[in-house]
Amino acid sequence: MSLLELCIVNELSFRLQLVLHSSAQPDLQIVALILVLHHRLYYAFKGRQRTAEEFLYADRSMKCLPLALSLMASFQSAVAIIGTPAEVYANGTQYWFIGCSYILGLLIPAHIFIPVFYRLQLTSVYQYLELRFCKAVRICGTAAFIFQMVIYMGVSIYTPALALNAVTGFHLWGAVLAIGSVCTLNTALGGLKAVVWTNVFQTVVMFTGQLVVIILGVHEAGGLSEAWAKVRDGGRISGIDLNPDPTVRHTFWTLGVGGVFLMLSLYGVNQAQVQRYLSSRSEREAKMSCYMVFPCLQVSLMLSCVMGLVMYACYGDNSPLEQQYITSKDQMVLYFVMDTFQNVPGLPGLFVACLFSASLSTVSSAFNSLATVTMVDLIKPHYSMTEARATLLSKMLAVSYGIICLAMAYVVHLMNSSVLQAALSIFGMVGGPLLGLFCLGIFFPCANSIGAVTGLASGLVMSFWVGIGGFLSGMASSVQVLPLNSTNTVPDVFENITAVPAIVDAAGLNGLYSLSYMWYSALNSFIVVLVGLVISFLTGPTKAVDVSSGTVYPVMTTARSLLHRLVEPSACCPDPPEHMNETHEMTGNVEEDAGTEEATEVFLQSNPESQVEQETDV
Ligand SMILES: O=C(O)CCCC[C@@H]1SC[C@@H]2NC(=O)N[C@@H]21
Ligand code: NA
Repeated sequence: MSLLELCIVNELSFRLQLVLHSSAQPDLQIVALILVLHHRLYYAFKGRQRTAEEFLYADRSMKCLPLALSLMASFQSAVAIIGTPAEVYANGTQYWFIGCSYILGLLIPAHIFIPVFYRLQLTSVYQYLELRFCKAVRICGTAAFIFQMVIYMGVSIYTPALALNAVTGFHLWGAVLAIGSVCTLNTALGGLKAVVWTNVFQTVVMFTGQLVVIILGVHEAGGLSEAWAKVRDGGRISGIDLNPDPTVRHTFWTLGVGGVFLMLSLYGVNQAQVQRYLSSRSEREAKMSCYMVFPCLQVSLMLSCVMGLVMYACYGDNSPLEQQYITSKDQMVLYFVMDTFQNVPGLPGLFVACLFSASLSTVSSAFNSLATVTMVDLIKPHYSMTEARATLLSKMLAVSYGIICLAMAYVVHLMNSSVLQAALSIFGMVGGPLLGLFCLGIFFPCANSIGAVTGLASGLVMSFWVGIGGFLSGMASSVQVLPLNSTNTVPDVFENITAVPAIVDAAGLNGLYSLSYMWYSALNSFIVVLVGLVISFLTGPTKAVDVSSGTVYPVMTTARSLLHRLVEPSACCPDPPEHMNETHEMTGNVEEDAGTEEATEVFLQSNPESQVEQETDV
């Protein structure tokens, strides 16, 4: 962080501190400060956006470290910073096992999705669907992505605003408007490069804010050993739970295995992340950025879980929720910071800046990816226009998405469920079917367009059936009667859902509805692949030669060459072709002796440009 940024943050947190404790309405002053912070920064990196290519892909010149921080920031919003500590405070450290899913959740994107997407030189990840299937599949995929990201942004805009409103009297919709407008302007004017570099700064603020609160919190709890004793005796250190029951909300299986599918839907096929991979200088840089996300994610997971433990060490079981100072556990973290550190100058302000930074980086990434896919997948293929008009149009799109997201924030307000579970459920309900669609295309060459569309449709139907059914029956069983004096009463729309359990039991659906939300991604992507394959075989599977080159990953060939290397390590064969010798793979009459050399030969013939890369790789 440069000196300029440091003084901005100090300025911001000092003023926030003043404002937060002055009797005057803090609303607009904080908003102004956040705006100032982001606009100073964003101008620092903006430069003139000459072309849509530069606006959307930073001229494909990004290095792996800033990209890694930006990749992590995309899906680390205030939801993780507020929701994860609340989860750990209430249920212990079982959620921490989601960190195990980051291993495969990043290795598979680095070695399967990135090579396929990077070598196709895609403009948007949904262009892959048109190359592999047809335009209709591309449009369905784009629509599903837009739907998913708009709802997710509603959650990540609403979360910090809700917490601020509950604890500092900050006007709820004033904060929502502030976050929405800062992101809209940031993205509409700056493009990917500005978003990536502000993401880097926001991530530093995010980590700093959490670390400071943790260190002071441990001190407040009476030191490290005292704090450890309290959380251990309070049963918040949960061991590994190997219970195979898929309806148990958090076990090693739902988090460590179910989480892999969640990660693949985000870091493998989500446009926001793929756009960053595609903006890398080379495929190698893109892979490196994917690898470097791993430690960043582990650090942020550790910080938010430890913060939950520190909160428990300070409050024990009589939490502000029991004492009815707050109305939902998602307000606990900010209450903890304001209540425990109100005398520490600048800390509440810094933590508020940390929350806002976390959300701004997520929402600006999401805006940028939404503007990209709308331009590239929905508008450009149908209307030709000049660069200037295209860049102007993508800026207008970012503004219109901002307005839609504010409306979504209101919908989230009505849902009144845990923000972390809401965000992860959305990823599972829509991200899962999209993951299934891409897996159908990449791993199953016989899949055809009809299979892809019906597969996606059935995956979405299944996910909304289970997701909403689970939400409603869950609400029926656990609709808590909020304290009478609470501000947000349960909207009357939920009053009459007590009938749901009776219907659910009659239909014997209880098992399905009580499936852990962490399995949504795995279940839905599996349904898409299964239905996609069945329909493809019923309507005539795609022939090998008809699959356009570079859109299939040769699982068998790669597996065989890896096995070959394991069996005979002496044969120092070059890297197995990461993909694309689909003619071998596809016709099924692969000569058994097609060792790695020949497969590499075939690969290079069909991909001369990668020859350079192979040499540099070696
Ligand atoms: O913070 C958010 O906005 C969403 C909650 C976390 C999203 C998932 S959880 C697994 C993976 N790790 C992250 O840091 N984000 C994603
Ligand atoms: Na973020």
